[in-house]
Amino acid sequence: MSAFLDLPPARCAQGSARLPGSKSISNRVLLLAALAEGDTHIHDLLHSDDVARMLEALEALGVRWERTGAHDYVVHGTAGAPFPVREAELFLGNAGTAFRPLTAVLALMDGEYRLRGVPRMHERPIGDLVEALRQLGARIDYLENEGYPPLAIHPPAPVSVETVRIRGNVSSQFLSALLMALPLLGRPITVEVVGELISRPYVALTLALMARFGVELVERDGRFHYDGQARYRSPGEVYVEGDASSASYFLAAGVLGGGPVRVEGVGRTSLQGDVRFAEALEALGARVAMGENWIEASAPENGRLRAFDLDLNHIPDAAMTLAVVALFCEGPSRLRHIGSWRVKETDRIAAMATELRKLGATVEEGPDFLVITPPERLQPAAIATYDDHRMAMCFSLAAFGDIYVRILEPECVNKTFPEYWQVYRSVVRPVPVVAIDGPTASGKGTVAARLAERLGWHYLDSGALYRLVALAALRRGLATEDAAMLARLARDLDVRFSGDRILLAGEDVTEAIRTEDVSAAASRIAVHGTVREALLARQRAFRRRPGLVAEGRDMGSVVFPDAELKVFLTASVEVRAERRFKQLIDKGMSASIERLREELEARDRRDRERAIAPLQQCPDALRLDTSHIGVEEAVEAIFDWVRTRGLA
Ligand SMILES: O=C(O)C1=C[C@@H](OP(=O)(O)O)[C@@H](O)[C@H](O)C1
Ligand SMILES: C=C(OP(=O)(O)O)C(=O)O
Repeated sequence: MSAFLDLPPARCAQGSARLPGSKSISNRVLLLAALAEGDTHIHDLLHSDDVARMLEALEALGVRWERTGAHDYVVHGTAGAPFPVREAELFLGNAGTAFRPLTAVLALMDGEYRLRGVPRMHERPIGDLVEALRQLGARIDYLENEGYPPLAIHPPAPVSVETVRIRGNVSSQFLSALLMALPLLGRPITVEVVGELISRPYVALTLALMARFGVELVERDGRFHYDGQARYRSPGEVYVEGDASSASYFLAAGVLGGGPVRVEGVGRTSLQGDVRFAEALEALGARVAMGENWIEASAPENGRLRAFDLDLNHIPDAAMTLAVVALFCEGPSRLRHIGSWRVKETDRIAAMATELRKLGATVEEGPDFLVITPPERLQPAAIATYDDHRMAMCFSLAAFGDIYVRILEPECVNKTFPEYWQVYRSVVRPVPVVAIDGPTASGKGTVAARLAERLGWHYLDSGALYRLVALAALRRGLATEDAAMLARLARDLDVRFSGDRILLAGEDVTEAIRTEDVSAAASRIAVHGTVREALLARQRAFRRRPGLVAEGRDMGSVVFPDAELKVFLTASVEVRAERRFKQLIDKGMSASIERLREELEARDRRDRERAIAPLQQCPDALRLDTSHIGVEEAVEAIFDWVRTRGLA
């Protein structure tokens, strides 16, 4: 389990992503197949934590199933008879789509069951479902807190009501669960929703899948009628659609990163409500196209995303993606009618507000709404994910704001999308970096600056940052051994790069940082890990669209280990001494070539032998020896490498 994942700033997004199976469909189909008569062959089933919990539970209940291919399963239905195992303890993680429907189904069977989940599951309400099931004679006890899991389920007592009432304003999953369990009663019954029903498309999904398994309910005015006759029968074969909520991250990436990005596995004919996320993107000005089984999204024609004010009750999961997209809209955006966020994997309204603020947004948080005002520029942040897969996936999109985004506990995506980070990397291209490392006086400064100019990219002279710290330290009389003080100085340094001038607290120090004194101090300061760490974020901040040429000693090894092109620029010590000699003479200074050579050798040794980030040629770096070639030739050679890699 890695503690965090650093996502580099994103340059663009393009390509296509094959979606994993829908969580909501996978778990419904597994349960319906278990209850049905006959075998059901399920294809494209999602592999994720939530589905694993359902599969384990069915197995524990004595339902037989086998895996027949990578995502293919066969479930042997129990034909409406009670599940073979009459006493079981089930652990259902944080899977709402397993916990709620299994509660309903087991409450109408004839056994003793205990249902538990992760601690957060025990904070997610289930009282409205239990209330409804009790009207049908279910005997359910709360094992800890009234209204919440864990639950103990006992055999039901016979009752003969004709109508059962259920509330649907906390979660639609309660109604879905109850509806799926109705055929177990074997008699006509009407379900009446009391008050508001939220997340409606999920109920439509439930009805559609029940119909595939032979049970059609009649819906009229918020009442659902079961005729008492229909029984679940296997349709033989079921293909699970791609997950429409998972699609939202890639569609948004297409919009924020130019696109087009196509998702495959959902489209016009999808049963899932979250395909309507595409409409929301269109409302923002994005270009969207949809086929039977695919959706494609690109940036707006004029590149500008309109701010929005939308009721998102019908797409509660994909709506989270819009909250992060709001960071890129022109003006404040309002997400309304999202109160259910408070009782999901975490309190998503609070979590979203907290993490968006870390990026610099101004966020107003209400009981069931968010108003998000983007900042002028996003600021890099470490995003907490609260064991919520969607927090991790949504916030990966912040990388389109020209910043590094650190996602804490990135494996939480396993709940519904274990391969998310691989798929993300296949669609989202980072801002490219050419990392040029090499010893002193190898010519890397001039070569890198010219290359950056030629490419129209940003340029980082990382050595200048160390020199700036050195100059500031010398001026304050700080010892070059005082690592802690120097690190603080490095962190708080007021530096501005303006064209080819470098300003320290407003003063132009472009020449002042080039003296031999400052050079020597910079080299001594650079051995401190604390100083290097303090300068890391400052260096990474140079990575902005369209690209960066960075030069120094640890660009390829430490600062930009993922650089698309790494170059080790070097020259013989004789040639470097000569170059330095000429530079000094040109400036009207006196110098000894012998001394310069000795100094260079000493400096090389120090840089090579220091414990932290020593000067080295990365195994994946291309070596360019400039002993016998000029600057222009060196630039040309690297430019060619950039081109052959398709970076420019
Ligand atoms: O029925 C379903 O499959 C789901 C319903 C929604 O929950 P609510 O009805 O609680 O909003 C949704 O958020 C969840 O991810 C899946
Ligand atoms: C709310 C979600 O999950 P659950 O099915 O556990 O309710 C979700 O996946 O966003």
